[in-house]
Amino acid sequence: MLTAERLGKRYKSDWALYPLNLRLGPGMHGLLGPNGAGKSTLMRLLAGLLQPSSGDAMLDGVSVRDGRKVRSRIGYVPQVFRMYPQLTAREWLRHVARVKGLGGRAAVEEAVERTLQAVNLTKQADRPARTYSGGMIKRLGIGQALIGSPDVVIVDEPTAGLDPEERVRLRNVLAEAALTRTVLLSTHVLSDIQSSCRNLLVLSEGRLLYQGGPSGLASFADRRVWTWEASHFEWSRLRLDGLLSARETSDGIICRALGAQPPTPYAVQAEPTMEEGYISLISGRQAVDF
Ligand SMILES: Nc1ncnc2c1ncn2[C@@H]1O[C@H](COP(=O)(O)OP(=O)(O)OP(=O)(O)O)[C@@H](O)[C@H]1O
Repeated sequence: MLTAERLGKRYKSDWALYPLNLRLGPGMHGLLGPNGAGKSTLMRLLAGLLQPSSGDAMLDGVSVRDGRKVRSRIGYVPQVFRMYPQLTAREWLRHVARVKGLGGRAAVEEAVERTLQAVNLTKQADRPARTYSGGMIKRLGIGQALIGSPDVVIVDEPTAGLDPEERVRLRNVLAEAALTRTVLLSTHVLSDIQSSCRNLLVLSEGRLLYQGGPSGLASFADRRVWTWEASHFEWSRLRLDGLLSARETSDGIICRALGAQPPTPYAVQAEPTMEEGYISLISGRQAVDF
């Protein structure tokens, strides 16, 4: 169990992360929040890479900064993963396995092979990394975190900048990893976590605003999502603050908006999505009037 007790980080007098408590068991956990919310700060604190200003993070009761043994049980993938471009994936993973003290040659080779398979890089394993796509580099980053079978894997924005196919591939790699361990991943793309995470954390301006399931997050927009069909004429005159989406049909524009009151007399309430709950929570739009 990965836990945080009053875990916080301050730079001079500003809290990048206000003290918070967490309990993260096995499975996939999603971390959401706008730019500068404190996601990377929390992840680096949980990985033992940053000195907290308050409290501590613990893995099974041992501080994550308590030496190499506990650190080897936590894999961390930064937002931007860098490696030597002239090395192949196999060479790089071998190097990481040795640095992690995985034992003799046979143990290293076995771990490298297993990891290449897990991240779907077996076919490209002997090509220099400079020939890899962005998605392949990301998968290699996850591979280096998985090597040595850590109990916890922390991944900062794994799918940023990837095409849809690669995004799905990466999601599957992480879902597989989460079957047997704790995986925490941060993202700005809600669809990345919608189907795979039972537990979501939402940070904003250094504060933990929400922890719970996707349906609980969606409920922040309960009775605040409205849908209606506007004519092209109405649409051209529409000035809405809380517009969520607009889809053109042959008859007009199907609109969806967030607000306390119906934006037009004939708008009807709609079931909120997780994304709409998130927007409602972050923007404090619960009280918006049209
Ligand atoms: N070394 C530092 N010195 C001073 N302030 C910092 C430092 N590192 C981070 N911060 C501040 O802490 C806050 C949280 O930053 P953090 O990188 O954790 O946010 P984030 O949610 O990961 O953002 P993004 O989504 O843009 O990656 C920001 O206001 C940032 O400016």
